[in-house]
Amino acid sequence: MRHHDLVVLGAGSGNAVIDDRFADLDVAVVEEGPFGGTCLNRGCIPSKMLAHTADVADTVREAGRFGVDATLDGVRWAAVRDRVFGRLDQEAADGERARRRSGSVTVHRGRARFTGERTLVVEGDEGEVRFSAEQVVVAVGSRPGVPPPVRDSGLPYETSDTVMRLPAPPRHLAVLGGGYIAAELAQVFHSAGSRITVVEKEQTLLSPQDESVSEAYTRIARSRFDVRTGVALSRLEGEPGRLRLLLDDGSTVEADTLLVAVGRTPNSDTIGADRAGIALHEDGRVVVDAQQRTTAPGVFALGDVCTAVPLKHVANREAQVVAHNLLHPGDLIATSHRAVPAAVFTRPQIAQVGRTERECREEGLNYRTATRRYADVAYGWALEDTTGFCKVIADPATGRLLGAHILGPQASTLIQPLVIAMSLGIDATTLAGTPYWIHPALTEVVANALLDLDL
Ligand SMILES: Cc1cc2nc3c(=O)[nH]c(=O)nc-3n(C[C@H](O)[C@H](O)[C@H](O)COP(=O)(O)OP(=O)(O)OC[C@H]3O[C@@H](n4cnc5c(N)ncnc54)[C@H](O)[C@@H]3O)c2cc1C
Ligand SMILES: NC(=O)c1ccc[n+]([C@@H]2O[C@H](COP(=O)([O-])OP(=O)(O)OC[C@H]3O[C@@H](n4cnc5c(N)ncnc54)[C@H](O)[C@@H]3O)[C@@H](O)[C@H]2O)c1
Repeated sequence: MRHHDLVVLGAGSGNAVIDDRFADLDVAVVEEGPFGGTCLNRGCIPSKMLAHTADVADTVREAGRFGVDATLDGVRWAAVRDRVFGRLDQEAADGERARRRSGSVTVHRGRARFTGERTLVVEGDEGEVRFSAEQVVVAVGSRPGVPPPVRDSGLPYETSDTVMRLPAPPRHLAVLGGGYIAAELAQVFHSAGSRITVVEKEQTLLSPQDESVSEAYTRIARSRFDVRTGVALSRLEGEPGRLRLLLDDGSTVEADTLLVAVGRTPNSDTIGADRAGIALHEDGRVVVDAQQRTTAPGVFALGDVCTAVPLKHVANREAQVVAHNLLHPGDLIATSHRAVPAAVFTRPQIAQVGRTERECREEGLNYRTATRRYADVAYGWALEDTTGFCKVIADPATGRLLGAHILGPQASTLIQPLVIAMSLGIDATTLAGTPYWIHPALTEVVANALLDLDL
């Protein structure tokens, strides 16, 4: 049985662990799907390429508000899809080819499973390959969760893995779940011409967001989609192409396509974790310490399979920490999950960092908030914006930011100065008053919200 110095399971963020510093080691990577994992093939990147395309179409539709006469002749979905995935499929193939050509890394294709402590079997194209390793990195990610009424129905459904590659937009798309994926992909298909119904069990969409954002977004969504909140799916009936969702308030939704977007499940249940001595949390995440070590000696984990914050920039950061710790066993570093920002690339964008006001209340913190509307600053006038705002929350004793929440165009970019301030411990008054803020850029909405804190 071959013994490697290092084996990485999963060529999503796991692939980023292996760089030139490992060139003298005997390294193997195991991947059952395309290189690049969820982000490149069925997650962040295609959804953002589609979200931008939707923005282009919606900008034309709304041009009349600016006195610009334009009509949208149509969205050529098949062409859009082929542009997006033509590029991404090529990237994935190039990524695998580069790994194989590097000469220093063995690529095993197939599904890996532990057979014991740091011993593994891969079942794939080459049959069964068994090997052991000095060190292992578990980076096998997560998959879409599918609730029993859908799974047990035997009827077809889509997830984020499949829906972006459909040959045509559905006539009527029902989306189960009103979180990140619903907000982004409902907008994409709405823009491409689909009717949308969103079914969410909580009272608002994007309910973990600050209440101000969650409520504002739910209002915006209701103006475009049929939004059913506070209801669960009891049964899925009908036939392929004519689905009927029976909800627990007695109402029904008829749709030709169902997108299931109710959260994700870590892939830890597929790798024989118990045989390896890898402990799991109740929700299936691999238990890791701050240095990304699992409970099995010599085995690290990173990304969606273990993290409490399943985002790509977090997986990337964890991969950097793991790479360092593999190479410097006497000088381990820890991952910080402080001030992790997140953005929802819907229309308009939403971005957040730190605590919500509800969390401040629940923690009994002393806090002050200030909110500025896009409509209060000159660039907001240029955008004719009516819904955007920036809300900041700060500790009046220290002046430090506790959280920030933005809903509006460019929110994913506007949040960054606030992330920097929170990460580096810059207080709100210093941030508002020391650097110049370009006039009349949209960043003025951030600067003005900070000044309004009046600390
Ligand atoms: C639709 C969508 C949009 C998203 N958008 C964003 C965004 O805009 N910003 C953001 O930060 N995050 C976003 N995310 C989340 C982000 O994609 C994930 O947090 C990130 O990709 C996780 O990386 P990972 O390496 O942990 O897992 P993955 O990228 O899933 O990699 C795991 C790899 O392991 C392989 N694998 C699994 N089991 C085995 C096995 N037993 N043997 C061998 N190989 C195996 C899989 O095939 C996969 O390639 C999005 C997710 C989705 C679904
Ligand atoms: N822009 C981004 O960063 C981005 C985009 C997409 C996905 N993601 C990642 O992917 C993950 C998965 O996205 P998601 O949208 O599937 O999950 P999510 O956790 O964002 O939202 C799931 C929603 O489904 C609801 N729900 C759960 N069970 C339900 C049921 N049976 N019936 C009706 N509603 C139900 C939940 O209350 C929640 O609002 C996200 O948590 C995030 O980590 C990130």
